Amino acid sequence: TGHHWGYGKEDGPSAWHRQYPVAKGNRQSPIDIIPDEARRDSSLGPIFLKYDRCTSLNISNNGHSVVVEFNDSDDRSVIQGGPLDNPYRLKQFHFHWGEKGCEGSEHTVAGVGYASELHLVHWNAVKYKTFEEAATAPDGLAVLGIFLEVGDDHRWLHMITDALYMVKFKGSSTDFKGFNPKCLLPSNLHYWTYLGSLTTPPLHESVIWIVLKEPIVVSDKQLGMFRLLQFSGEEDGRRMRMENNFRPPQPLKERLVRSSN
Ligand SMILES: CCOC(=O)CCc1ccc(S(N)(=O)=O)cc1
Ligand SMILES: [Zn+2]
Repeated sequence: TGHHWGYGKEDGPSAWHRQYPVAKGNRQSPIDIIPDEARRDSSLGPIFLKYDRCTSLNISNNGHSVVVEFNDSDDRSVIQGGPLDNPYRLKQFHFHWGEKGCEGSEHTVAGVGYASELHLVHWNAVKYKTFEEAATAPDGLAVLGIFLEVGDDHRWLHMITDALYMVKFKGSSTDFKGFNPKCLLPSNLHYWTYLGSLTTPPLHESVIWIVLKEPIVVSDKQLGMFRLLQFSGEEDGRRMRMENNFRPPQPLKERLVRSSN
């Protein structure tokens, strides 16, 4: 129905405010993280990712990114600790990337972007009954952001890139069982955290962001596989390579970024 949002010149991030006025809100994401201006907060404990019993379900192309969904019907896979008052259930993860190695992440660090950014999306099932309800609440979601930088092959990312040919077109989905995203984590979980939003429409200001300081390393060949995906559906006349599906940094406004030790 109607004209949908995208990442092109006409329907991209600079146009989203027309249909989603919150795009100009006071807690929008992503942001440029300036490490020297982040406040070290000794009350910020470590985060815990309890993913050992996670159940991945499928991998799909939603026309904006490639998404792996999980069974979130109970607390089998949660993130907790750090800035979070409750455990948040893992619902899905997805990526944002560019067309060249230099940019593609959503958050930047002192003005420098990475080639890609992985988002692990969790919701507060203690306070809210559904993801949809949590997605509109100020403390409803917790998204763990992990930067990807280009270097050697990532030894486990092939599990995802090998499946991408099955979800080339918008609206395609396929089974994706037995994948544990723990294999995509860097060696240490030091992080920055701040209150923000979804980085795509509906841009709800419902996300507690936890951005890891240490990137993971993937090869340009592996990243190139993501660019074989299409924004467009199989029947759509025009081929639209899926790349540059990232929103640029938004004004920090009155926010504080805190840093774990
Ligand atoms: C209520 C429906 O809302 C949704 O489906 C939002 C899905 C959605 C989840 C996470 C993100 S991100 N890039 O900020 O991690 C964006 C959009
Ligand atoms: Zn995202």
